[in-house]
Amino acid sequence: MTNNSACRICLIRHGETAWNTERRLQGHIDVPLNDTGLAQAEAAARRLAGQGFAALYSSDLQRARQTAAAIACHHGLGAEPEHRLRERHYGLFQGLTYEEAEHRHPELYRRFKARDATFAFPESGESLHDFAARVHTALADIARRHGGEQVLVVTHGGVLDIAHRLATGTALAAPRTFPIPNAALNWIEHQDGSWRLLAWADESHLRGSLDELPNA
Ligand SMILES: O=C(O)[C@@H](CO)OP(=O)(O)O
Repeated sequence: MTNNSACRICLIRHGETAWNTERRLQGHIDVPLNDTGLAQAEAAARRLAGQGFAALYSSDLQRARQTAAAIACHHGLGAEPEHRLRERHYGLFQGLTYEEAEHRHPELYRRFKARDATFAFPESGESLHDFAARVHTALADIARRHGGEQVLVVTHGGVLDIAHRLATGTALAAPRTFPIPNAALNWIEHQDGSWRLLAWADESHLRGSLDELPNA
């Protein structure tokens, strides 16, 4: 049965990691939060206290799970792991800094930065097209399951980039014009088959966050 009531989703990028500070691409590499990231997760949890959430979904990568665990314990919720909320698989770019990636693989880097939707990173990487499709499906499934409710999703910068474009009708290839700070709050809503943006990059509970892809 279809539920036409609105589903409101609060999306949160995980807290900071050491690799975020080094501008080193993680993708599916399982890097934990650093001390700043753990404090950001706690700050987000305190900020959200008093909000009623029906469920909490998290990417199954450690940096998201640690962030979700901090929030979950303030809300009496279990965090449900959802592998479709993982970061994009960056193939052979994983483990490199942006500068190393550009220097070692200039043509691949150019296609990456140009947001070429069909370009998949060598070594099992995903194309932007396939990555967006999995994120769209994951969000649509959550919205279908939670009509009339609000839910929390803890995920990654790349997933937030796709969610913002989905909610604003912005093309995948368009340059990014919005920030994606660690542990900021971002709200989107689904109703009657459409998405809309309610609020973005609220980091009033944080200080000095790093943006995703600082030079994008
Ligand atoms: O994978 C990464 O290193 C970055 C890049 O977008 O994403 P996040 O830190 O949000 O996982």
